[in-house]
Amino acid sequence: MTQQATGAPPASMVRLSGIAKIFQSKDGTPVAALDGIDLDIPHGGITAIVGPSGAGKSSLLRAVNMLERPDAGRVVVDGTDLTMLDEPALRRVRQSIGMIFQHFNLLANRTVAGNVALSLELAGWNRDRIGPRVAELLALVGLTEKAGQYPAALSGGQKQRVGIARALAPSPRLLLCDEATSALDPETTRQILALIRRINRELGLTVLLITHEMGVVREVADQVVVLEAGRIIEQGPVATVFAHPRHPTTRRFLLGETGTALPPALATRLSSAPVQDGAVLIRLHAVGGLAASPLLSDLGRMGIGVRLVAGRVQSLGDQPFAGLVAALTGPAGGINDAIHQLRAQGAEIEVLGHVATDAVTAV
Ligand SMILES: Nc1ncnc2c1ncn2[C@@H]1O[C@H](COP(=O)(O)OP(=O)(O)OP(=O)(O)O)[C@@H](O)[C@H]1O
Repeated sequence: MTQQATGAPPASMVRLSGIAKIFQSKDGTPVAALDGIDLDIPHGGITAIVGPSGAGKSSLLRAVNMLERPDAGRVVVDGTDLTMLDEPALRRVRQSIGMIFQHFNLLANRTVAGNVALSLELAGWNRDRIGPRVAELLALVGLTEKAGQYPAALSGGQKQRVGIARALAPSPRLLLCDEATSALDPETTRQILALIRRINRELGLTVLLITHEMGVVREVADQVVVLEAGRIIEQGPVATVFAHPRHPTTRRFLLGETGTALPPALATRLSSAPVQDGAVLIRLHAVGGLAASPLLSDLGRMGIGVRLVAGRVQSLGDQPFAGLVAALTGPAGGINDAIHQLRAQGAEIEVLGHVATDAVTAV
């Protein structure tokens, strides 16, 4: 891709400014799929765009390679303003932006090697160079043995490996992943995410992926962008957004992944007013050293009773990440002091409300 006239390397791999996209719905009312998106995707990292259905994730991804031309705004990829290019120039630039898809989009009548070769043939590569390049890519994704097979004979994970090899064939610097693991089972998902991460690290490829699963974000991404109704509602390093989600939609999205959804039996008995001899329910998130520290025994030393209600400890990148819901009992002042102390140590604490202790015991 061409650099800007200054010769200085562009600050971001992707810079979106003021992107808007409006569709007409079936009844003729306009739908703002993207509503003023400003976003910088740094070089060399993995950025995940997450959000509920209809948030605008696909529209955003398709704006980056201009498969869907925005109605307003600028799309700058690796220093080139794509909104200024005509279709032939755009087609050339798209060869340096790889893309993989939820349903793989392989050609059924071409072999694995033939599918990977296709983008090179279209790019006008000499036949002598295509064979070795395809072999190199199939080795990279672990499919050398399958070169002569047709897609129908492959598992979902193998098909996505072919998709990845095909996307990487022209040596792109940016890889777009459109719900690339949504059609795969959990174990295959983990393998494909590990492959994407390896490619990102080994080839220095910038990855931009969309997903509706926080688990995918946790496993693979460095940065996360949360979209809702065509707008960015939250963004930052994955560890920060997981440990300190600011927007209610982000919090809601994280509940399932962090294992901190409140059991229904407790949710129905939650009160905003203190309950006589009751417990205070808190949701706690802690990352890194704090998650590995004896947080709960600290509470015990302060004379606070702790009963765990829900939670999970898992890895976030190379750090431990703990999410839990706990019922605290003891004098009100002592509970407040304990919460204050945990927050001072860096824990994110949400006070959910008060419940009778028998409700906690019944969970
Ligand atoms: N071609 C289209 N015509 C009309 N409306 C569209 C079109 N494409 C998208 N939309 C609308 O734009 C909004 C954003 O859609 P988009 O597919 O970008 O969201 P998404 O976050 O990717 O959703 P999902 O997770 O369900 O795929 C939705 O309200 C959708 O109905």
